Amino acid sequence: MSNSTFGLLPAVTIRAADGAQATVTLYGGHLVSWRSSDGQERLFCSRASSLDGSRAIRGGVPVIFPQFGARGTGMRHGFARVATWQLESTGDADGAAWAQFVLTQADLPEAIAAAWPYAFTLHLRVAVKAQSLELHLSVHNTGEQAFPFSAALHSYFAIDQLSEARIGGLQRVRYSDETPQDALQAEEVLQFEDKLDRIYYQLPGALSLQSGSHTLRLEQQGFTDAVVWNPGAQDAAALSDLADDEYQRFLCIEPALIQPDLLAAGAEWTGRQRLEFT
Ligand SMILES: O=P(O)(O)OC[C@H]1O[C@@H](O)[C@H](O)[C@@H](O)[C@@H]1O
Repeated sequence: MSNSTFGLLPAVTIRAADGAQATVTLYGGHLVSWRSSDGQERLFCSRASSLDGSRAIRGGVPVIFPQFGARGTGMRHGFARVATWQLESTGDADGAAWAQFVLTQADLPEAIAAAWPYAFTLHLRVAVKAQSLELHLSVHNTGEQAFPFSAALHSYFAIDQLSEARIGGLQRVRYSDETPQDALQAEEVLQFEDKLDRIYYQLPGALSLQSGSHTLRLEQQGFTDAVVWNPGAQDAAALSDLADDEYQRFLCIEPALIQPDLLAAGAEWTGRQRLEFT
């Protein structure tokens, strides 16, 4: 483990013995770089992103909690991505390097804590080895009152070209988008070249993302749903923290728990994702 910086943000880099490495900024508990052991950067981060703690990082893996998007009265996509986490522990296990980060109610700025007055502890564990990455997010209700929450890992994967990327594992899965009716995906493979913003519910199994000669397998547990998002040309142009052409170079596939779960006092929820390139 070494301390580093990413832009102006303090960060922690972990390295496995085989060369796989990951960098996480304390701001957001945000995984900003994942290099598999072959040295390839697997995550996208916008060259126009703020990297000074003034707003969420556009890229990597933002942690979404306790609200997804605008589905609630709180901050868009929640406060976890703009709060400052702490490094709790690091280590090695079976050739993997890991680091665990923690965020509690006490770490939040007063106004945010007042607007969401629940006692909680979030843990994010990041582990890398060879061609794989494991992310564990846990939510612990440390207070005496139940609270509802949604959560997601808003991963931005680096791809060669949007129109050529292929997502598998979504056939016959129900999704919602901006149209009024939910639908079932007919195609075996999802392929698109401009804006797409869908929430797929109750995934039956693993997903795959094929880009160029690489195939990524995505497995998730605890997170029941997955969001597939790319802003497309028009929305990308309206995002000040994304360069106009960059939408072609990433795809967000986000393990998510969209319908708020009610977490009882003392209870804990864990969501896991395992990613592996083949
Ligand atoms: O610009 P933000 O807040 O990071 O959100 C980016 C996107 O995040 C996705 O998860 C949502 O489905 C999109 O609707 C949204 O536009």
